[in-house]
Amino acid sequence: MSKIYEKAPAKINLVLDVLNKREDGFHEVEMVMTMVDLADRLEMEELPRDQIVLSSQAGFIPLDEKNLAFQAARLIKERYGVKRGVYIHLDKQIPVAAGLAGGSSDAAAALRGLNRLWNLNLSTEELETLGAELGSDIPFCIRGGTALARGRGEKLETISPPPQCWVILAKPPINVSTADVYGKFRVSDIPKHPSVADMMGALSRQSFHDMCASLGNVLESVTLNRYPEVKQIKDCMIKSGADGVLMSGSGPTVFGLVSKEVKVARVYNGLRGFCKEVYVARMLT
Ligand SMILES: C[C@@](CO)(OP(=O)(O)O)[C@H](O)COP(=O)(O)OP(=O)(O)OC[C@H]1O[C@@H](n2ccc(N)nc2=O)[C@H](O)[C@@H]1O
Ligand SMILES: Nc1ncnc2c1ncn2[C@@H]1O[C@H](COP(=O)(O)OP(=O)(O)O)[C@@H](O)[C@H]1O
Repeated sequence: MSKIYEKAPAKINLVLDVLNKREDGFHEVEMVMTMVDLADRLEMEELPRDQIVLSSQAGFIPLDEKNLAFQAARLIKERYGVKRGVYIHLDKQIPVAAGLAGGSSDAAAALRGLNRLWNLNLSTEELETLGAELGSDIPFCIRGGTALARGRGEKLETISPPPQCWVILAKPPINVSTADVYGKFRVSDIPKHPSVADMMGALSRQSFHDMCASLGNVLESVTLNRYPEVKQIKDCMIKSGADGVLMSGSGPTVFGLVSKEVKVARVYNGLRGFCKEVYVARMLT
């Protein structure tokens, strides 16, 4: 039986602004999101029985209905009345609960893959709408590329990709819950909102310098206060020469942007002293 493969890349938020808290409990956001080449990989194969089976080499994620890839498979199967089974193997490379949307990207890859495996012929827009039922970041993970995200994150506009550069990612050994961070966030505590317009201008001009100058994430105010080690990592990346540094999503992963390869080793080595999980990636442009 034929196998289908899908890559599930990690996302980073170049800008994350929160406008207000909505009646439904979600926050109205404005985000500039892009993908990096640190990725999980999904292998999907038809099962002779009507069942979803998930496996992974990673011992630290759920493999039942708590897994977002499992939920994605169940949703698309039920919605389109598919009476066939699938075996999904998830090669997990993206750190978990890190602010890199690993779970969301796995769910997106499962939707894309099963659309092909089961010949459903759904458009990207239809997959995005389906994905939004499972999580705010999933529509972006389906579309990929670089996007301005609004609403709770599901309203997308594709924009110019960032100029190519190195992305050094450091994840301290703490797990951060997105719901907790949004729960503690107060719009009134933000002294200055980052500018989405400045970032979009930087990207359309392909200006690495202006992109670094326009980075901003209002959720840092919550996570950096609560976890001083995240602030330490930021300071270390700046000191060791990264050109732009920001926490991704609700954290705790911090990414540093570097334009010249010669600087990568310096930033990487600077971090290794007090952070075990450090990754070197490239922008997916
Ligand atoms: C912060 C961001 C930035 O990209 O990413 P992560 O740090 O999770 O990677 C996202 O907004 C996270 O999106 P995602 O992780 O899909 O969130 P969801 O599952 O939809 O929601 C988890 C919880 O976060 C809160 N939430 C999420 C999105 C939003 N716009 N407002 C919210 O208040 C809600 O309390 C919700 O119950
Ligand atoms: N496929 C998956 N990969 C990673 N975590 C998953 C997955 N499915 C469900 N989860 C659960 O979702 C939570 C958030 O995971 P993740 O998507 O990695 O975080 P974030 O949105 O912060 O990047 C974790 O607590 C994890 O147990």
